[in-house]
Amino acid sequence: MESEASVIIAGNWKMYKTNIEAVDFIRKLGEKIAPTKAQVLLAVPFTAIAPAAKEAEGSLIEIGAQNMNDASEGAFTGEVAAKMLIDAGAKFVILGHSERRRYFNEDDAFINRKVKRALKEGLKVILCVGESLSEREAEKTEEILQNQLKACLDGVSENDIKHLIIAYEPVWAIGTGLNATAPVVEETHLVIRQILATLYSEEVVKKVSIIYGGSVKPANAQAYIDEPNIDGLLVGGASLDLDTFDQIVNYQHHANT
Ligand SMILES: O=C[C@H](O)COP(=O)(O)O
Repeated sequence: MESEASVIIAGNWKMYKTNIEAVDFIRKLGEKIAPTKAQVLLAVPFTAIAPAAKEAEGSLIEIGAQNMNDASEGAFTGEVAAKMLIDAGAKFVILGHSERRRYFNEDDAFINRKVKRALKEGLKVILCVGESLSEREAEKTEEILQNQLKACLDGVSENDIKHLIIAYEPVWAIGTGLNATAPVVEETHLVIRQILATLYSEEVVKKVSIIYGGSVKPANAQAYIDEPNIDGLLVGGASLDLDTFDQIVNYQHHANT
């Protein structure tokens, strides 16, 4: 792993789990992963952030959000601001997820404004990028990643990029069971690092964590982590079940103890 940070295992619960379910999961997961050196992040629904963050206090789990608005505050019915997430106990936010791009028409310019707002207010950011199946088949992956990264990181300084994790999530691998193989992901992460190197100094780029998301399961998790440029995982469906997620986190337990 090029990055100096420990391996990141992030769960994205999407629109699942009530507060009682969230708190129960975090209490049990905290007990299971006590000796791990992995960074364990959980992006929970807005409604569960406060109770989840309270339950996670003193554990190795960091709680975050799955989205936010780019404005500091204002008349935006139904939206949530970065400072509200921080107030509730969130330490990070996922931005640019393909489900936000696809179902809520979020474009790179909007995502860029959110990235800058989140970093300004003090939230770490997991910025998602990735190509569709037709784009990969047309050999446009590099072009798509370049466009997304350049646009989403426009105006993000060398200092701020340190508080950002890139999540490579090929759209065709999300929730489909069709995970991208570890060698394909490794190769793509190298491409992402090369693109970042056109925007930031080599020293900083080496330290940016690039994680993979898309149909990660206990059976395939280790292969990704073993690659030098895959610094962690963003896990959707498999983060919802305690035993399944623990198996993914627990690989790091064995690797680091
Ligand atoms: O944020 C997580 C990704 O969308 C991956 O979801 P998945 O593991 O269910 O494919």
